[in-house]
Amino acid sequence: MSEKVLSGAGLRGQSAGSTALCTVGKSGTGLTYRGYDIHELATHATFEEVAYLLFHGELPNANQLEDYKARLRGMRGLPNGLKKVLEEVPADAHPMDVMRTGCSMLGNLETEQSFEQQQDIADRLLSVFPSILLYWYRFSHDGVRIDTETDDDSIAGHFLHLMLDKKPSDNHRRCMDVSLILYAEHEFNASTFTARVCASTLSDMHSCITGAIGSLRGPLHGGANEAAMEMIEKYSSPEQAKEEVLGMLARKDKIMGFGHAIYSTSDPRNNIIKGWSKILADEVGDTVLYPVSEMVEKVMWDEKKLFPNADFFHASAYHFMDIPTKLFTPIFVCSRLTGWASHVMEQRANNRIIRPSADYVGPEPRSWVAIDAR
Ligand SMILES: CC(=O)SCCNC(=O)CCNC(=O)[C@H](O)C(C)(C)COP(=O)(O)OP(=O)(O)OC[C@H]1O[C@@H](n2cnc3c(N)ncnc32)[C@H](O)[C@@H]1OP(=O)(O)O
Ligand SMILES: O=C([O-])CC(=O)C(=O)O
Repeated sequence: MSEKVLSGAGLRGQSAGSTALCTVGKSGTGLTYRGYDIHELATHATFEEVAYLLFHGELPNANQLEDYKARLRGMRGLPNGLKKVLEEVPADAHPMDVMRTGCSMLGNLETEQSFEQQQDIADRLLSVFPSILLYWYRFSHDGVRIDTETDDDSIAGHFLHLMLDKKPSDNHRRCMDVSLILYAEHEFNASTFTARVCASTLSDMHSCITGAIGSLRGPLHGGANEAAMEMIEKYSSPEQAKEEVLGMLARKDKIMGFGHAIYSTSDPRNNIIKGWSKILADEVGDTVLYPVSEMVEKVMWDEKKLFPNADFFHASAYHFMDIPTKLFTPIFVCSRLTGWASHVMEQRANNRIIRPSADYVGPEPRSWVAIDAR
């Protein structure tokens, strides 16, 4: 196999357009949404406030927030045509494929006819994504047809309520709210860039979001939180975790949930979700998963100077809330929809089709060879 050429690969370090939505690593490690630091948002905001901020550019006042939340609550129902499709999807399907199919099917039933509908479509997707996922999940796993039109005040509470069939504790609801805030937006990451490329052809919102879901699914992007969980749950002690991770590094395996394309010393979302993971670990009396996670963090830093990204401590935090591992990345979808849709709208507002060039590395021009002479 030829040597991998990295410099400039993956468009790293090149600007591919402008955005007013978010800065990533601008001051080395920082993350801001429309100028607000992620730590302030994770401390003071709700996910609905963040969604409003991303979509409209400013934080809502109290009345605007109440109206927005009421609007979102009113759009949690699923059309019958979509329920039928979800009931056909097998229980062993990957839930990211369910999200992709659900979004695409909704595009057939509630097609975007004009860009004037784009905000309504974005709000509808924000409201209905947890319903799509959990209607399928509960039907295929528990054999029940759930009513997705709950009166839960927040998307976080609605999600956990549908999943566990009971209202969540305040700590769980707030942890989920913070998680949705942390995952909401991240500039020109792979899935968002997918959405923008699709938008640049003047395609419809559902196509842009469906494509983005496909990009988020991979383990180098959103799928890393599930992959991290599958790794840490194998270890019964920090000592075992250390030995296994050292072995993986020696074999040049990737350790999922570590490293980042833009941040070089830390991911600002990590400390926030790590703090929540610790709170939940103490609450459930965990003596294994959190210490194992901390040991993996230490080994990765000592050996490779690699740090946990947003995904790593999400794994244990979600696990402590009894969220099945295969639902981890779909939760990311329910959140990142806000960033994706905001980028689609931003792209449309100042559009030129995205069509870069390639450096040709193939054969020189040559003559056609007839089939019997090959
Ligand atoms: C929410 C999110 O999407 S965050 C990202 C989630 N993805 C993951 O956690 C998957 C694991 N991480 C990775 O694969 C990478 O770090 C990525 C995809 C996030 C970034 O990729 P890149 O920008 O290409 O990484 P970068 O250039 O910093 O890599 C430098 C070196 O560190 C190594 N490296 C980077 N991350 C890891 C890792 N998690 N485990 C082991 N080695 C790693 C690379 O192999 C590379 O080594 P090499 O030069 O010997 O080939
Ligand atoms: O920015 C990236 O490349 C990946 C990431 O952390 C995200 O999308 O949240």
